[in-house]
Amino acid sequence: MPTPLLHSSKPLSKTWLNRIFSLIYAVTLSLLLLRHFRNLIYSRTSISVALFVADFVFAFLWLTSQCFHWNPIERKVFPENLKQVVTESEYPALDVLICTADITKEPPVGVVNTALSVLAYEYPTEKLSVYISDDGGSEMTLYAFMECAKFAKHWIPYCKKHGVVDRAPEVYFGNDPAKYPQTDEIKSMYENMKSRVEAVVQSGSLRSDRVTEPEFRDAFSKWTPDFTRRHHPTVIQILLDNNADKDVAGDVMPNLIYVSREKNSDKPHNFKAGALNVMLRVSGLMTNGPIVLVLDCDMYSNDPETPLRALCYFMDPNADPKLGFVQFPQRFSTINKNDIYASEFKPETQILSLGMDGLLGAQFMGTGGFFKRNVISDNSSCGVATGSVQINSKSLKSKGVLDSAHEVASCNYEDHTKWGSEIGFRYGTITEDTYTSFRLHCEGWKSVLCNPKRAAFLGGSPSNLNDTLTQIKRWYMGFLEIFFNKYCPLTYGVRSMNPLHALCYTHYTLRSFWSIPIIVYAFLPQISLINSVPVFTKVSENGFLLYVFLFLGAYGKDFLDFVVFARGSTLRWWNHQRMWLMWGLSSYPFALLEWSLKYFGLSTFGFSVTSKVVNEEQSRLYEEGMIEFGVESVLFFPISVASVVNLWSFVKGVMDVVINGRLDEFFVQIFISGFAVVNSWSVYECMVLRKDRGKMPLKITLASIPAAMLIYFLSSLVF
Ligand SMILES: O=c1ccn([C@@H]2O[C@H](COP(=O)(O)OP(=O)(O)O[C@H]3O[C@H](CO)[C@@H](O)[C@H](O)[C@H]3O)[C@@H](O)[C@H]2O)c(=O)[nH]1
Ligand SMILES: [Mn+2]
Repeated sequence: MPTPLLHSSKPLSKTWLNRIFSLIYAVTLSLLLLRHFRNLIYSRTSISVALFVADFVFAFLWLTSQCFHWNPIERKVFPENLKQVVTESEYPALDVLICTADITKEPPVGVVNTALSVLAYEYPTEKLSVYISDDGGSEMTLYAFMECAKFAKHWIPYCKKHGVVDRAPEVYFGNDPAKYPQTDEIKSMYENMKSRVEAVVQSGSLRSDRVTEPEFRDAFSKWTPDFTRRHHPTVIQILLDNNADKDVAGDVMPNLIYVSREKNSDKPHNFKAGALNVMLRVSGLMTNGPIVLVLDCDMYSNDPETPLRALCYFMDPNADPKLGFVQFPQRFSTINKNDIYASEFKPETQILSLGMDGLLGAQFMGTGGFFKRNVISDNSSCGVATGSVQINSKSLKSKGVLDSAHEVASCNYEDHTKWGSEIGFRYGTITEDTYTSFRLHCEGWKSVLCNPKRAAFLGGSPSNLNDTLTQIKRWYMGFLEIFFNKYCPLTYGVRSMNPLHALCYTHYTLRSFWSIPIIVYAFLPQISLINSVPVFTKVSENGFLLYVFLFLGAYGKDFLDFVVFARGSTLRWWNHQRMWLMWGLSSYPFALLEWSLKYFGLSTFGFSVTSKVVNEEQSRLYEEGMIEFGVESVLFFPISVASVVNLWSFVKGVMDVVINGRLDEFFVQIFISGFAVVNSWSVYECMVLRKDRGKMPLKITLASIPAAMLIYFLSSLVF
């Protein structure tokens, strides 16, 4: 009898369109570059050089991006067939690693919700372990998880008994659930736990009478007066033990373990990658699940059957032995209707990722990745004898296991080992997720993108402009660290794997260079227009059609991909391209700048954790879809200067046309300014009309007008 189908894949129907479009567009683009070369030879000016550089960068990034469109595929999984292929007793143990780092930006109640949602997975409980990594080193987090452990004993049987789908209690009770006899009781239990935790977090201290259990007192006693988040010993606490703890229905509980690795202020801790590697080792000693799921603290499970979907790939008798991980794309629950900050990352998570999936596999997205443990963590070579610690979980609390766990969580443990360079999540960049999957793909591992209709995980995303711009800046700084590294995707990558796949990584890691063309096109045609200098071909010349095709082609294809094929809304698409322009003026150039400063040893940067808290007015503005500037952020400055310059040049250009009738030679410049003005509309509103907290800070508005005038003054000296 043939094995029932566990998964399938097929090429997207638009593949032929992608390929034809790529070819035609490439030819047209070459024509443009040829024109540039001719100009450079026969009539070189600083303007023609700048435009050439801008178009060249555009062309390079466009070319590399076509690799995503060459062979996109879509997959389906059939978890309903799993039981016919493997019995439940054959399921591998699953270790879930959840990272948190900061109680103010990542409130412990939220982390507890994420943990509860996976503790209650539809998975054999005795094979499930959840590890919390607390890089914030906070006793509040430990306290929250003590409470979580108690509540879980009621929550898990409740969810399983009633087949609850939303297993993060906050989401469940927020959705007005069906009423069962225990619902009210469980709800008030949850509310009580939540308010106890919030009270402790808010008060900023843990009175010792809160903790009555003697075994927990030991753990809390580690928080001595000189314990700081940057300098402290390891704290490990087993909160739920598979072998000892039972839920209220008498069934076994999954393991729940709190780990705050040792920190030493003199020693680099490698941010999230460092945290994950400690967790790989600690979990390797304690439960050693062959499958490891990595989650960010805000990414709660939205579907209790998700592990079964992952198993459809891992347990397939015909599975590719090189399969390394299964990635569920990041999806978000907090995005407003028109996604004003493009936080959905639709192109990356829903379009481009399908293209990588058709080559060697999607990249790891930091959260929602199920890894084969032996692919990411080769325990034998680093002193952790996994084979020997055969985990019947009696040993979980044994002195031997706990001592070894403290040892592997200490900050000197990785010295002179291959952790971070050859094993585990890789160091050297703050965008550890992309880098780690790049290295795994280089080593020949493959991955799979699993994107079920109902999101497997849902998380939050920044809900104000500054946080978004900062997040993107951080990613793109990390990308530059990946590119300018020994294992550069363009040189090393192209030799080590499918070159198309390596070019996908090249594209991502060099994206911050988009800032060059975006800045050139945001200022140069405009300043020339203000100075009455034409810089593009006239409407009546042949070259004009080239520009029309290139502009409409790029925007049109992007629209088709986003709106027609990926079923996004037109407004979301528009907002996405607007954000792209904003990133191009702020996040990208600042990423380049800060990365250069670090590269030349002039400064350092860290992982600024994205805030998961929103205050009321902020969330009101976001709900209403109003852009929020508000804070005095240097990231806003170039955006605001560009808006002023474009308005100025647009008005000047239109007047020129009305008075002197020079539409033919100035059309392209006026069009670009007009396009920027339309895109800047909400910026003008924030500068002039709005009075709420989202308005542009007066300082920035006042600074951008003289800045625009200065640019004009300097340019008039050159022209
Ligand atoms: O020193 C650190 C810094 C961060 N984190 C955790 O890392 C996760 C991601 O941090 P967040 O600030 O939420 O990052 P995002 O801006 O959402 O980052 C995206 O990009 C990161 C790579 O830059 C990936 O690690 C994330 O998974 C991905 O969601 C969170 O759970 C943090 O608690 C740590 O554990 N230790
Ligand atoms: Mn996040």
